Amino acid sequence: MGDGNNRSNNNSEKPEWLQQYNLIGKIGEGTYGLVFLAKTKSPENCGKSIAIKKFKQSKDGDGVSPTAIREIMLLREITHENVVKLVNVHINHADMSLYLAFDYAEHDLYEIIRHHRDKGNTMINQYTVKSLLWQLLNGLNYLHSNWIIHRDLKPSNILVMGEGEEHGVVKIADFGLARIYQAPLKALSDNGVVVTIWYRAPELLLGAKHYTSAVDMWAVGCIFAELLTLKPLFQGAEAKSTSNPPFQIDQLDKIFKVLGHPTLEKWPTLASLPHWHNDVQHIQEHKYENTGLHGVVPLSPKSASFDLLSKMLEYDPRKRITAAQAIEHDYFRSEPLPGRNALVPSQPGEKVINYPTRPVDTNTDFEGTTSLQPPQPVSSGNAVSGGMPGAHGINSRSAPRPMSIGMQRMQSQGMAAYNLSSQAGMGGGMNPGNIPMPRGVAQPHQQHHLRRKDPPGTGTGYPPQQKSRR
Ligand SMILES: Nc1ncnc2c1ncn2[C@@H]1O[C@H](COP(=O)(O)OP(=O)(O)OP(=O)(O)O)[C@@H](O)[C@H]1O
Repeated sequence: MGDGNNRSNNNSEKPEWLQQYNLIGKIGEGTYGLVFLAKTKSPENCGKSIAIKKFKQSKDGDGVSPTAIREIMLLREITHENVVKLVNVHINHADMSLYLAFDYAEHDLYEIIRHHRDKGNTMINQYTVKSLLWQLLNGLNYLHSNWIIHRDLKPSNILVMGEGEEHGVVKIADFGLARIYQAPLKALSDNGVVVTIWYRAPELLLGAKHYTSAVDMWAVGCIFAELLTLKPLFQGAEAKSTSNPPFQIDQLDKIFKVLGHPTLEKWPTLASLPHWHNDVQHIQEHKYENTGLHGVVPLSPKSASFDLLSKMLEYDPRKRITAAQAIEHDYFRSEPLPGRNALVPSQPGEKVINYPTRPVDTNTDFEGTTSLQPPQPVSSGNAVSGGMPGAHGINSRSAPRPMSIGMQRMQSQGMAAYNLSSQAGMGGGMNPGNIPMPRGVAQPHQQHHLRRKDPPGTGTGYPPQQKSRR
């Protein structure tokens, strides 16, 4: 990363790095900051969509947070077809805020699953499930081979590319919590929450101080089941106790109800886990009538898919299937074979599913403040929230405020642009090439739907769309 004092070089107050983009609006918010949609202006790439993630200041205000720096260091070195690409890094030295620009992906698994739920629980076709899963495992295999554990895998950070050359390609995103791990294994330390609770591996729930890439495989198992049933597999309520990490009894309860209680025989190191003793008390009070995984997923216990899922949901992390083993599993060698474009119809003549595009809040600027800036038209079919006449918009979420803060303030400060794209190249991904990938190119589709938010209190059992779900 370079110096951050590149000031604007023309009449405009816009910092130099921002001049290469048209900021369209806010598309999301996570634990670490806001995510914006922008379009490139450069003639060779004109109109290309970019997702710009702005990181919040660290709590003590001492500049770019360690979490963000960790993410950059990781992402600079990551190049793989199934991992989201970091295209630029910008630092505003005046307030040390950090902007990461990624290739934009129109969809994510959270929204794809929700779309099917909203359409009367129409199942995701087998080809799509298999292709999404294979590509997710392929990206994960690359990360694990490079000593990176994601640790926060969940449907919302598994992105899927929209129309274009990469249509239907999976991209793993959000490495906010990831860090390079080296043998011997590192302690979890002070991060607190590691994996969103529904996808959290039992060893973490039982207070393991050490973790391995197997935590990601547990999450993949949960996501695989969710793709099949359209419902989170283990939907526990988060405990907020004072112990660190808190004893997530409800989440464990949900797991034990399906998989039965783990035994020392099957998982010998179980007794050394900090919360095991709390758990022993709990078991004395609860009897688990093991319904079995076959009771909750629509798979034959003799099928390859069931075998793979069971191996991902193995209690003992040492026995859990690895990403490298999983991509070689028989499930991926039987029809329908997985493909590169996961969103094409599985059968000739089958309807193309028009998944909704991300809604864009054009009233929110980089400061996260609502402005009076006129909304800009969005050409790629995104649903726009804001006051654009004639747009298929939704009402803005907050009342407009004058522009005295927001973009103006940010633009007057020194900003730096660091194009990392050349540094990021590590010689391409590690697509093993052992899979029959090409499949028909999907027909382009126009999407003008609005993304619905789950109305409060609808009792769908699904978490709300924004931060609390993720
Ligand atoms: N490259 C991208 N292209 C398009 N959308 C993205 C991109 N990266 C993230 N998003 C979307 O932006 C939203 C916020 O993402 P972000 O990674 O900040 O947080 P999160 O994963 O939702 O939550 P948390 O940070 O708490 O784990 C999500 O809907 C995510 O799908």
